[in-house]
Amino acid sequence: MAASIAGVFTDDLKNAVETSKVLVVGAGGIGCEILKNLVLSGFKDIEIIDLDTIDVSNLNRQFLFQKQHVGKSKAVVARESALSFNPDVKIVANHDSIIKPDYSVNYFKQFRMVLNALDNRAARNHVNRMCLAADIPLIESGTAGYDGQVELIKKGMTKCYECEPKAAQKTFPGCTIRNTPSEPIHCIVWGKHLFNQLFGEYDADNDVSPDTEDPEAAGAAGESALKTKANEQGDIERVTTRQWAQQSGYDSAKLFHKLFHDDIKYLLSMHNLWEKRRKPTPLKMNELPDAVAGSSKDNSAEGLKDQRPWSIVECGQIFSRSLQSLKTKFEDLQSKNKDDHLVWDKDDKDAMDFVAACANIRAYIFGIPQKTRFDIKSMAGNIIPAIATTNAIIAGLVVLNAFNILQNRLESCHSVYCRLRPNHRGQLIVPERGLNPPNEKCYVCRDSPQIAVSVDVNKLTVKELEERVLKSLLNMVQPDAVKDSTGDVVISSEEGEMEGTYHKSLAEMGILDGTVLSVDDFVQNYSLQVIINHREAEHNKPDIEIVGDQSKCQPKAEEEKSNGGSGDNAEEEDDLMLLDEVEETPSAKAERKRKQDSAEESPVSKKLRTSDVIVL
Ligand SMILES: Nc1ncnc2c1ncn2[C@@H]1O[C@H](COP(=O)(O)OP(=O)(O)OP(=O)(O)O)[C@@H](O)[C@H]1O
Ligand SMILES: [Zn+2]
Repeated sequence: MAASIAGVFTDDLKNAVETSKVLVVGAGGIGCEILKNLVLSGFKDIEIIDLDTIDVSNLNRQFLFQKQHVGKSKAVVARESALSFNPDVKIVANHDSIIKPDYSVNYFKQFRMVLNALDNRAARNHVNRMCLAADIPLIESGTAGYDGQVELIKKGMTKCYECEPKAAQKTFPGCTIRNTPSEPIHCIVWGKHLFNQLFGEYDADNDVSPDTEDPEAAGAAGESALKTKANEQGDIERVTTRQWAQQSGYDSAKLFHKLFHDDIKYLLSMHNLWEKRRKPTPLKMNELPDAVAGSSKDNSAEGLKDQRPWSIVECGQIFSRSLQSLKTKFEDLQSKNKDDHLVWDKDDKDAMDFVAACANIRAYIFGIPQKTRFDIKSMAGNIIPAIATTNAIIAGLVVLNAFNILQNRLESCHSVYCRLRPNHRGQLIVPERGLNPPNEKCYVCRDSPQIAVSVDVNKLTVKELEERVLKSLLNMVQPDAVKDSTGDVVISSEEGEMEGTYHKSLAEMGILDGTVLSVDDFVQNYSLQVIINHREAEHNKPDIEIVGDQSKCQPKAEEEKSNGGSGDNAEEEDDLMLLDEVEETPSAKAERKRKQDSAEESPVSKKLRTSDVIVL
């Protein structure tokens, strides 16, 4: 071990390495490398935590794992493999989620530092808050393909993980997805929405039927088209897509006809939409073309299966087949628990086939180029392949920064960025000049943090305030909220306590424009004042926005971010990269939560991950 070789470290550093207790959060691509580096450097007291089990796809870069370990706990196997390098180290492995009340501020306080090797924002935000509360240094790291980044987070000294807003998931206007797609990604997003409408978590924002309120369709024209159709066919819009599908017994031909013929004809009746656009062509299932550009009937021998273009007739068959398999799985789930639903997963064959087939059929209708299943999988799953070398470089830099911390040289822990191409100085690995001081308006790390949120108080319910604002947007885990002026409890983390009021609107609870809520998250040791601003909901505008004084905390456009939004004293702008992943979809989040909740009882299976993710 390096520390035991004379002359490698100074005596002080050797001593610190051998006696300091460190926590590694995540035993994936970067975590395995960090653990190996720590053990080989001579650290003797390490704790590692990961909620996941080993997947075969991890083996190409997570070198503490081998084939025989597939299905086993990452943390446990990482520990065993690292011990084989040096059995004389104490390593505690936890197969668990770090976002649990068990890992309290006191738990964090026992460590000299925390090294993050995570793949999602929720967990990163949480560890950030815990390290701020415990006032211990955190080394945050991440990679995305060839890009990588390491930074120190220390209360009062540097920016925290949440000082700069991360770019929000790039979303597309609902009317583009529902009415006027023009790129393959629009059709893929529509396919994923359709999956959720039929089998997944219900989300009113993910509607797939024609949008009659599209301002471009001149509202009234859309509505009058709707009325005509409603009169002709009964009041079709009153039932959800899922109800409609259920009533039709998930009949492939009927569903196909509605989605790819009737709905398209209906879109055509919104004439304004097509004045300057190519009109879509309604399709009938029994008249599908058996060849499309770049594809032919007998191309089965070419290339990898996933990379072979499908003809439209083939898409129709795959649509029917996958629909029936998903229907069976869905009904099976529902027979056990009627509230259960499927979760879209790029690695689930039927779910992926369904989205790929739907996306290509819709693309064909709108004259948009088709994509292979392989391309659709990476676009729908937001994947950037992980690269072992980048992980190794980043993990090396993490441990070098750990040495700086042990020598109390925090000011030397500059952020470092790994780039795909050398900058004009020929650097691939680019350090910043100094530390980035905290954002004094940060709603997480400044003293007495505040944030203003703009919502329609007549529409937003207390439940939505909890789930969508406090938990999803502001990343709390178990928030309690009281009205500042009266001390009335609005949201309680005690189960069942406020159930009767959760469906009420904020206005019904007396939360109006200007109301200040004091919100506490006991799990994160975090308090925040939330100022409610009332704003009437408008079509196609986000119904929740972070506003006002917190302008710096609002998500910036993706282009701005990737040009280097953060890091005031960076060497140069384009050295700064955004390595964060998109927010998870509600369904992926639900799945992660489910995983986290069940991590203790059962080894969890691997699902959609966001580390290797770019903004859609
Ligand atoms: N809340 C959490 N608590 C503990 N570990 C977590 C938590 N969230 C994520 N992780 C772990 O962080 C690790 C991140 O590693 P990595 O980015 O290599 O992801 P991966 O899942 O191993 O690989 P990939 O996403 O590329 O398939 C994963 O092993 C993941 O299980
Ligand atoms: Zn901050």
